[in-house]
Amino acid sequence: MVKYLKQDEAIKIDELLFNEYKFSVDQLMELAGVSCADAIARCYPDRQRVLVACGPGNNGGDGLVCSRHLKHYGYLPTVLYPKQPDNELYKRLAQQCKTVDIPILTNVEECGDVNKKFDIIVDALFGFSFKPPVRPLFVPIIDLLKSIKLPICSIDIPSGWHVENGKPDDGIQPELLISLTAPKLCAKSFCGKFHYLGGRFVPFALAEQYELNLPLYPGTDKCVPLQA
Ligand SMILES: NC(=O)C1=CN([C@@H]2O[C@H](COP(=O)(O)OP(=O)(O)OC[C@H]3O[C@@H](n4cnc5c(N)ncnc54)[C@H](O)[C@@H]3O)[C@@H](O)[C@H]2O)[C@H](O)CC1
Ligand SMILES: [K+]
Repeated sequence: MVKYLKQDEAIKIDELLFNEYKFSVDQLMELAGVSCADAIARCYPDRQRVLVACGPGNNGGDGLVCSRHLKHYGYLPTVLYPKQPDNELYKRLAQQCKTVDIPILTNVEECGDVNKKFDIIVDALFGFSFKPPVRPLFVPIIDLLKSIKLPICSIDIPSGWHVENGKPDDGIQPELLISLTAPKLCAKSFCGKFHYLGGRFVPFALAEQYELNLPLYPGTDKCVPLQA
């Protein structure tokens, strides 16, 4: 069975990918983000209007990349990006979204009646570096995700969940979870419809070193369904 990672293992593997295996963050984020877009397109071929909630770290960066690819696939993404860090990479990713006419909103009120205006929500708020509790700026978005009737697609971690202990009592309930590199321990309490693995970039030696037991990606697919 595929290995479920602790938070410190996920962070260590991330560091090794950059320092030992010489990837740049742009490279991995592009591959992570496109794999998320592929999983979403596969699970929701007919849900065009997508609200993508992006956080301030790399999970949010994955969300920006995913939005751009969804747009190329014919979807209509809108990005909700309340905290835009003063960082060259994130600025470029946001600009790339604007260039393909993806609206970028900064607060939840601008989204209007989300149940009516969108068909699905992508949760790219927090990934494996999340430390509870959710800070005040993001509470209204997490509350929106909790109250919404639309399917939620979470990138890597359902936002607000503890990376290892999983869903808090009143946590969000994604329908699709796309784990990146390898699932984190919290994914054991995921009970939505679809669980995919994405991020087809793990060097074989690294997968072996951490005994990740990754499933085989079929053909040239960038994502693979995981067994429940
Ligand atoms: N190795 C891989 O598989 C890759 C994964 N990617 C994605 O990167 C994230 C992890 O990114 P990181 O920048 O380390 O952290 P996060 O995005 O999880 O969040 C950090 C960000 O959030 C803030 N924050 C933390 N806790 C809270 C809180 N309680 N309330 C509010 N804000 C919080 C923190 O200050 C930071 O600003 C991984 O999950 C993947 O999605 C890469 O894209 C590619 C390689
Ligand atoms: K997330």
